[in-house]
Amino acid sequence: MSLTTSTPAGPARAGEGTRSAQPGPLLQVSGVTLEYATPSHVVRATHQVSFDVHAADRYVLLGPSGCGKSTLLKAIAGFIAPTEGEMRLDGQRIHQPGPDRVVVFQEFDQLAPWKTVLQNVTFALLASRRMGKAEATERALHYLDKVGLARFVNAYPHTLSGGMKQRVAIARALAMQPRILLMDEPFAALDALTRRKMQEELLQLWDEVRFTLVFITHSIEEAMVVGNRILLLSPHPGRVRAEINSHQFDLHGGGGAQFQRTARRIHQLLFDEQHPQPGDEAEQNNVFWLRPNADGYFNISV
Ligand SMILES: Nc1ncnc2c1ncn2[C@@H]1O[C@H](COP(=O)(O)OP(=O)(O)OP(=O)(O)O)[C@@H](O)[C@H]1O
Repeated sequence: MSLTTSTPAGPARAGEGTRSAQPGPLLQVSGVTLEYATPSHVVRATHQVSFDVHAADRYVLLGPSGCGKSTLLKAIAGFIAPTEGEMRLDGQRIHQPGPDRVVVFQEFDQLAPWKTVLQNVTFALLASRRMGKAEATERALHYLDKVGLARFVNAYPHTLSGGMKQRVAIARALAMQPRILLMDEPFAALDALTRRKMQEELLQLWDEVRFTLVFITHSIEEAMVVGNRILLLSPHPGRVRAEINSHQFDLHGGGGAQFQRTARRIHQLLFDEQHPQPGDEAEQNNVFWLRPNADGYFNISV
């Protein structure tokens, strides 16, 4: 599928948030429990988590360390099967990895060090056997240009900065034109200035390409800036606490009163014992709680 297809999420960030005119979700996560079996016991990473991701969403999973964010991403990627519940992409049950879901990780060593920047990107395209070398090269150059690395196509990874390596990983992922781009704390290992620049670039890229993004972060501020919706997960094992609309925030709103209020509210929700009740305030802050569903937890909002 082309990433340049127009999407139902609306043309501008400021205009997002209306769900009524949209078709069904691209990704449906329904009551998903994820566990690891160790030799001595079973570790439950998430408990009955549900959420929907629509085409062109920038959907953020936010929660404390150990709440199962990475495990959820691995399950969406098809590496882990739920012990309860199911995940569907375009209505099809996810049961294995596929080129329709590509992951960008935090680590800088996700590139093959013996390949040039260009070869790193074309390799994934050629391995998927979807195109020949000429087309793969053309597409790789297109996305490397989009992430500002046109001058570095013949460089080797060890000659690049951390931010540049992440740009290569993002270009490689986008070149695959996945249905969903999965990012697991992609900027966490970068210094603060580079991280901010990468957030800005990611949003610019999204403006151009309108890919669908599922993005993991520990940072409340990063979640608010990158995401149009944020799923808040409780501490281990991760359960859904709330879902928040954050499309109204951008990189320039960090110092604003509304941004700060919402950040504080998210912090309370993540770390306070007292959970919100249906009908609580917060609507003034454009934070919308969901009513508990039949299972008693806060499910999908908006
Ligand atoms: N391979 C594994 N075997 C056993 N337990 C695991 C394994 N991987 C993760 N876990 C456990 O599952 C839980 C969720 O881990 P996960 O890495 O998904 O959390 P996270 O929210 O991504 O954390 P962080 O933000 O620190 O990366 C944790 O309790 C973790 O210890």
